[in-house]
Amino acid sequence: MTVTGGSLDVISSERMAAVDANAAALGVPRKQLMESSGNAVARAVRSASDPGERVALVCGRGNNGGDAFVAARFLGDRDVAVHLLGRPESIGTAIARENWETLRAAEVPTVTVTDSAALDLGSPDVVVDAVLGTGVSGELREPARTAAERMNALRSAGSDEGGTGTTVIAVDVPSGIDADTGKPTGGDGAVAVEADRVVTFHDAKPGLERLEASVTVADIGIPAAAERYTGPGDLLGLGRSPDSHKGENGEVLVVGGGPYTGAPALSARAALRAGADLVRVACPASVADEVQGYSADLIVRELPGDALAPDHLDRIADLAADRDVVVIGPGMGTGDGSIELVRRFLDDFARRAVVDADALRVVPEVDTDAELICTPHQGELRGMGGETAADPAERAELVRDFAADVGHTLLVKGRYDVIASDDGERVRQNRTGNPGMTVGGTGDVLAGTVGALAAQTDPRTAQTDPFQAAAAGAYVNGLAGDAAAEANGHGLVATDLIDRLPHALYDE
Ligand SMILES: NC(=O)C1=CN([C@@H]2O[C@H](COP(=O)(O)OP(=O)(O)OC[C@H]3O[C@@H](n4cnc5c(N)ncnc54)[C@H](O)[C@@H]3O)[C@@H](O)[C@H]2O)[C@H](O)CC1
Ligand SMILES: [K+]
Repeated sequence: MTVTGGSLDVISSERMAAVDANAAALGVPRKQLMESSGNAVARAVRSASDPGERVALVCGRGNNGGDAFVAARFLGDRDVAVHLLGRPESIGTAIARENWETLRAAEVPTVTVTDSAALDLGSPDVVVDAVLGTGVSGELREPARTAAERMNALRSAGSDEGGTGTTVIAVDVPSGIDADTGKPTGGDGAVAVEADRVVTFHDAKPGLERLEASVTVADIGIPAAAERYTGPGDLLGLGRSPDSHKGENGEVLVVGGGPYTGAPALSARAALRAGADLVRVACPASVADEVQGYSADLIVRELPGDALAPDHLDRIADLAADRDVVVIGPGMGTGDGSIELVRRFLDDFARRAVVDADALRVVPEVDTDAELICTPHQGELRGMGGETAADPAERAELVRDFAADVGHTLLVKGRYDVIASDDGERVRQNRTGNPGMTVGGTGDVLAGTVGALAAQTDPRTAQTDPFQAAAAGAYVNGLAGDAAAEANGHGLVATDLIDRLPHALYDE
């Protein structure tokens, strides 16, 4: 593969969809991106052909086809024919349909193909493959399959006699190829388009590296902020299957309390509102009744005494064994015994945990394979040995480096929260939230929210990504805070956020 143009970064299809949604929220709607995509495709066609030459654009009914409808409009000095695979009424998206209608109104030559046997591409100089992009799933169905075979035949025509055949330019990804893996979506050997060139958008895609085609990465005007900051796209991996059973959407165990009672209750209630099916709180007996009294929705497990202590280790390990995520730290205080308990738990028993408040100082000392999501504010970050800076970009870099040092996901709270992955490869900032959220308890709400999100599986990848859970948690916690501030001004309190979490998560 040779890559030209744009950045050399590579982006997965899930992340691309998220960035797309974030761009729309920043005021760059998808139709505008489609205009840039189509323009970039037209530029590639122009560089591969001369004025007056024949260009066949073979289009599916999704946005990949829509990109080619736009491209056709930019190719007025070529002899274009737009072949639509399917009926115009069945074009799947409004923006593609609008661009199709524009072509019709502008009298650009179009052909609709409802029966694959009727597909006749003629003998064009260039073919644009816009049948399917990232929306493909499984083996190519008719008429897409026949269209792919015809394009491949045109490309190889004449090659026995030394001819070069028709140049095939694929839009975004050759149809029938998985952009993430570079393999046919129908399995090894399944029909897919073989392209000479691929014009892909924004960033390269991991699978394109495996192809022989030359790849052009076109900048389509997605602002850097759509990647730098969290946005509605960060919530696309949330959502539960209609067939799910109790417990399948996450179980959370909150370990905390002793000196304080409100903190573990806030975390636990936030975890419920953020979608966890079952939330338990393990707290010292001295505060158990009070924690339970805050909410009938919680399951409270008492630990003897008035503070977390090493004696509680076996019981907590037992309770944690079946839980997806443990949120440890809220309201536990700084007692030596409590800190020792956290150290032993994280060292030996944790699998996936959100670590907050006084538990954080232990993290740099423990040696664990567990996936930890640490949620310090700036002071707690310094207490862990991390550095901070006033400038947001500089702070983001410092957090990224520190996350790689400790080997855990970090969510550093601040006016702009910074989220960094455990390998330091990914960093994101979050701008939601407001000064009213400096009130006590909002951090406990955040820890519980992140715990619930880290206990859920992304249905698209069947995986849980702690970094993504932290980014989404920061975003929705801030949104809930902004909604609370709208109602209560700077007089908002942490419980105001909790009831607003479901709207922040699911009403976007
Ligand atoms: N930010 C961006 O990256 C932009 C990308 N653009 C282009 O949009 C496509 C993705 O569009 P989408 O509508 O999501 O999907 P497709 O057009 O790829 O396909 C949907 C279409 O295909 C049908 N289908 C699915 N699987 C099969 C199959 N195996 N056989 C036959 N048909 C199938 C499905 O039913 C739908 O009708 C992206 O690649 C870019 O080209 C935007 O234009 C700009 C922003
Ligand atoms: K394509």
